[in-house]
Amino acid sequence: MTSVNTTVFLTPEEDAHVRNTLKGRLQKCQKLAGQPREPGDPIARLQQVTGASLMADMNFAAELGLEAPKRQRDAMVAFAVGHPYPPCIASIEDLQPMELSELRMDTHHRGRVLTVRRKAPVVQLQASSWTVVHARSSEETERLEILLHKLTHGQDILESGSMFKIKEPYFTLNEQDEPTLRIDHPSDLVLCSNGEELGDSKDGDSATASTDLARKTAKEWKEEGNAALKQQDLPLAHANYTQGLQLLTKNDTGKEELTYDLFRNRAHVNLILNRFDEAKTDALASLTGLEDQKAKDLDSKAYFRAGYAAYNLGEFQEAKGFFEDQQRLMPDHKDAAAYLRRAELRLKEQATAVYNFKKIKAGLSPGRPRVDAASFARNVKIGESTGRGRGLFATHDIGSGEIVLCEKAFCVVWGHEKEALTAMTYDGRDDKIRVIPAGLCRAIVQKLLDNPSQVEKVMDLYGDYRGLGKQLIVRDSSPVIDTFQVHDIVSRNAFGPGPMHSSRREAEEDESNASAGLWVMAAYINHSCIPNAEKECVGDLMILRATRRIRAGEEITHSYDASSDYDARSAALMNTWGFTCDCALCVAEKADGPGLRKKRLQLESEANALVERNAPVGAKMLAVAKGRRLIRSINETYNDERYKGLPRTALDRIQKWLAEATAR
Ligand SMILES: C[S@@+](CC[C@H](N)C(=O)[O-])C[C@H]1O[C@@H](n2cnc3c(N)ncnc32)[C@H](O)[C@@H]1O
Repeated sequence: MTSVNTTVFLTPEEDAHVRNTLKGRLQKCQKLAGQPREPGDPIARLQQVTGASLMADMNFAAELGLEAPKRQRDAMVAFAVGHPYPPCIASIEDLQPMELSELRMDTHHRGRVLTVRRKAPVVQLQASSWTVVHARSSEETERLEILLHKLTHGQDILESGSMFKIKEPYFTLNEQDEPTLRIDHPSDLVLCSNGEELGDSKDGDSATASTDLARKTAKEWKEEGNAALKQQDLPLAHANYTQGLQLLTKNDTGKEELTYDLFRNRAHVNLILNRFDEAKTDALASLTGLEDQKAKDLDSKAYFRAGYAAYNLGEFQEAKGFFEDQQRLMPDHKDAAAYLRRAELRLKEQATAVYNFKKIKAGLSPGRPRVDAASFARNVKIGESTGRGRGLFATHDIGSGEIVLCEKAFCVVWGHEKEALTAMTYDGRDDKIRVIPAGLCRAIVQKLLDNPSQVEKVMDLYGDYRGLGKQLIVRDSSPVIDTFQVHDIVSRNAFGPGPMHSSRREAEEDESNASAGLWVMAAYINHSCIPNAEKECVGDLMILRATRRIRAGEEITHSYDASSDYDARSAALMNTWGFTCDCALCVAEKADGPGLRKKRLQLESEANALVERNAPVGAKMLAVAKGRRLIRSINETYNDERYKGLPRTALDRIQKWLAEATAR
């Protein structure tokens, strides 16, 4: 496993280009801030979006297929970060309506809401989608762009409707210097569910257009939901069932058969959409508790759906309970019986750290990189680590080689997956250009939007920008997720899962399509250059083992960067993780001074070259003699007093080689 590499090597020309473009935009925005909007040419704007949409469609057709398209660095998406702003936390009804004509440049229109109608196709790009909208009371148009996070219920939100409310609109310049209504936080854009706002709902292109509640009965909504489900139109099925339920709630018809059906069917759609929180509550709300056979069959289905949702949320005890309830009602349901056994196995893993790693590894493939396993975290707890924020501590003695923590990832995006996206960022806070796993940020935001019960644990992780803090806020039926906060959390907590297996696709992984993941518990582990634990990954399961005996109460550490080059390591720790390591090894290496460090590094690279050129078994006498000489010379660069009790890392490889070369 590796630290996510955020360092990008650019030529001075490339560096200047990225810097000028991204930093230049920020400077232009600052100059324009507060100035009135210039309306622009609506016809030219429409022509631009239509042309761009055709181009994007053509590119999309070329990219169809399993693998994420390989991106050249010069085609890598680049954007500026470091000017975070929070999402709107007011409800629509508490915001004052505004018009396009009132927009001011580079301004967050706090306390306001803008209602717009989509007037053009949606252009879908790698890291954004955009369209042209017009206002309620005039034919004036403006560009609307969603950055990075654009999905709702598995569909691009701009595609899924025609009328939107933009909460506290942010009007600014995009990376091409075009004035744009920019959406960074998904909850700032609300899809209107009926035609009221703009006076009509004729175009019928949306999942929710013409959803005039009163015109249909709840039964009709259910039937339309079933039809949409049959057509695999999940967002529409979800919307239809929701409309039916809203109608029943509005009319206060009480719990009747139809209500149960709508909840049970919506639970099914939610499971397919990976929306496990709502799937679970829907399934439980659909339980009739009646004793006739038909009701029992339906309740058995509901328990299975609740169990499946709980299982996927990692709530294995709860899942077990639901599968047991299901089995009581319908004992010959084979899938539920199998899931009951799986839940029991997961509980055993959670309690004992006994995993069948052989079976887990055998089940991995590029199409199935995620493992079915539970996390084992009984050996550790979160605590305060002086000077390092929070850390992870041993709850009792752990023997060398024992599992300290075994954690299933909250989210991993592998380089070969379609969701993978590596982007280049210019951070205004420290004037640095980095690469970040933008696909991972996007996947995490989506998972949180779909499963708000997970928000708190992710948003509590360390990040420079604290945004809204960790608490879950729900407004206008959507969890409010601060995407800048997620970006900063990913920057300081993500790791690369390392190769899942040796396949061609992984060999092709490079800085532009690196795999990355987030492990919530492991994210509390601080770095040490002389760590007491070592991590490896099997699929998305991170296994952390003790490299020596760890006493109860001792802090667990692993190495974020294991380079033996002090200067490179220190630079990487500062660049990616934002700290200066003060472990005993760093203190000693710093005291050596640059001259001695350089000499040792040269000797180490000579030793490494020897190891690479000569296999240890059957190594020639001459090579062995040279190896011994190098070990002596490297040892001379270590001051015995200064390095008392510390590892001499420059000797690691050559000493191992010599031991093998001279073994009888
Ligand atoms: C993955 S998080 C570790 C948990 C974090 N300490 C917390 O409070 O949540 C990484 C961050 O912890 C801090 N950190 C980790 N190791 C450190 C060390 N050896 N010295 C100082 N800060 C460290 C840095 O701020 C780093 O960006």
